[in-house]
Amino acid sequence: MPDDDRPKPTPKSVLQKHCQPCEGGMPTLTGDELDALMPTIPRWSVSNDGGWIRRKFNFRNFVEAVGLMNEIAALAEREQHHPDLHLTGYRHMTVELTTHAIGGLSENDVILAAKIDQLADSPGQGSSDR
Ligand SMILES: C[C@H](O)[C@H](O)[C@H]1CNC2=NC(N)=NC(=O)C2=N1
Repeated sequence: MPDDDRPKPTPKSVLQKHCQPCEGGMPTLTGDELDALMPTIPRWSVSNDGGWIRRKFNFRNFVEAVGLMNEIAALAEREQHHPDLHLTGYRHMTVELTTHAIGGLSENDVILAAKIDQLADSPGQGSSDR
C-alpha cells in the first residue's frame, strides 16, 4: 500500500496494538514510518542514529520511581518486549527502547512507549514531570 493510503497512526490506534514476537525478521521502521509514529508519543525522543527512543521521568521520591519501574516491568512481561530502565540520582528514571533482535527500532518500541505513557499518566503515579 502506498504510504499516503495508509491510515495515519494516532495515540489511540497505537495503544490498541500489542507487541509482536520479533525473532522472525521483523523489519526496522523506515524513516517515513518513524516520522508518522513519533507524534503519537511526543514525550519520547529518537537517538541521532535512529536506533532507539528515550523518555526521562523525574519523581518526587525513590518509592514513586521504583513503583513505576515495577509497573513497567509487569507491562514488559505481558507484552514480551523489554525496555532498558535506568534509575539514577535516586528519583530520576530514563527509559530506553530498541528491538535487540533486529538491532534497531520496530513498531514494538513505539507500542510499548505509548503503553508506558499510559501507565505514567494513570492516577496514583507520582511522576513530577507530567
Ligand atoms: C520472544 C520475544 O519476542 C523475544 O525474546 C524478545 C523479548 N523481549 C525483547 N525486548 C526487546 N526490547 N528486544 C528484543 O529483541 C526482545 N526480544
